[in-house]
Amino acid sequence: APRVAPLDATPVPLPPSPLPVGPGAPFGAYQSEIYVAGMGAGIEPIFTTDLSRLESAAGEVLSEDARRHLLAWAGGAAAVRANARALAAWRIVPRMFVDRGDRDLTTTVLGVTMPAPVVLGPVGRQALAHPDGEVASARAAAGLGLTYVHSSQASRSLEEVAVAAPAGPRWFGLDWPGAQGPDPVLLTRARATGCTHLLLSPPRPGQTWAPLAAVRQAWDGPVVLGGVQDVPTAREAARRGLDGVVVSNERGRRGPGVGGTADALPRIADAVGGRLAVLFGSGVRTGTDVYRALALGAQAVLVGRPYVHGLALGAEAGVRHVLRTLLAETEITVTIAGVGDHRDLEPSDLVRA
Ligand SMILES: Cc1cc2nc3c(=O)[nH]c(=O)nc-3n(C[C@H](O)[C@H](O)[C@H](O)COP(=O)(O)O)c2cc1C
Repeated sequence: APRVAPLDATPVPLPPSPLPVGPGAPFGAYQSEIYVAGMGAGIEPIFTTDLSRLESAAGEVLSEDARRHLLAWAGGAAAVRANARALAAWRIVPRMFVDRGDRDLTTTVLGVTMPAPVVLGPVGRQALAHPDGEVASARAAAGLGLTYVHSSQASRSLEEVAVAAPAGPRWFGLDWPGAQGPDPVLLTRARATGCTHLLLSPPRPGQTWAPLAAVRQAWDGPVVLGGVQDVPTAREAARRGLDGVVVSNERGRRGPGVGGTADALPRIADAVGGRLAVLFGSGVRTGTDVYRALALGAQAVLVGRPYVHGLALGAEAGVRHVLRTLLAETEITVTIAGVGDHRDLEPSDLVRA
């Protein structure tokens, strides 16, 4: 007769995982790390690994004020829904007979070598999610070698972040300057605290391209324009010497009727991808979404709310858990889709549902 373990048996420690786990391991190893910890020691992950449930879980621990600022309905629920629908409309076409030696997610964006094509986008006032705020997010990013973009609306200063995560690759998110140009002191501080690139948030209605020349003069590193949704603006950005664009619909600031950003991405990548770095920064929630954005022409994605929800649920460890879960999903998606190199993904690797 088969031997059945009694229900109250204490868990037997499993033999060491055959897969490498821990820092430096392939990202997909996070799955086996969670499995081994759970089966061997009864240790569960800090919170859910179902990234689609993150927002509701965060909603339960956030204050009313924080919920107003950080949850989907805060900015524009319609724009968030449009982003989700536009991404979900694309399904993966798996390939066959592809030799896949290693699991390399690295990429290079505007001179920055990234361990995976994922960047922590600028999100202001993160202390609403957790008192550690941006210090925790920047540390979690640095631990994984991911680039973190510091918002000019941050709750914690550039200097605090630099002290907490000295080695972390960092960009600075600057609001589109007024007619008087950018604040030189702010840019000097960004430079001095290790920021290498500027990410300009899009102009508010009525603002012009004029301040860009002063930005260029005050900043000798690459400059990227965020919030781009249309091809003419992307072309003009290239013509005016910007180094990259982030395709994003600005959390619905431009009204509830805006399209899902994934619909705009292939057109923009087609038009300027040869001249500019094209990043995608709206609505990425899962590894499948990362895959979709790469196939539609992005070199890398920016995530915003998901890591801030992780911050709310578990401070630095919470941000790390969200990022490792997202990277594991991305790696597993690339692997099981049979793709040799994520940098070769093309729109034909997807099909409209
Ligand atoms: C609460 C909040 C604050 C944000 N603050 C900034 C900011 O200061 N500067 C900026 O360029 N983008 C800001 N963003 C935009 C994010 O960087 C990101 O583009 C946007 O949230 C879409 O990504 P997501 O769907 O992953 O959240 C903010 C977003 C949120 C939700």
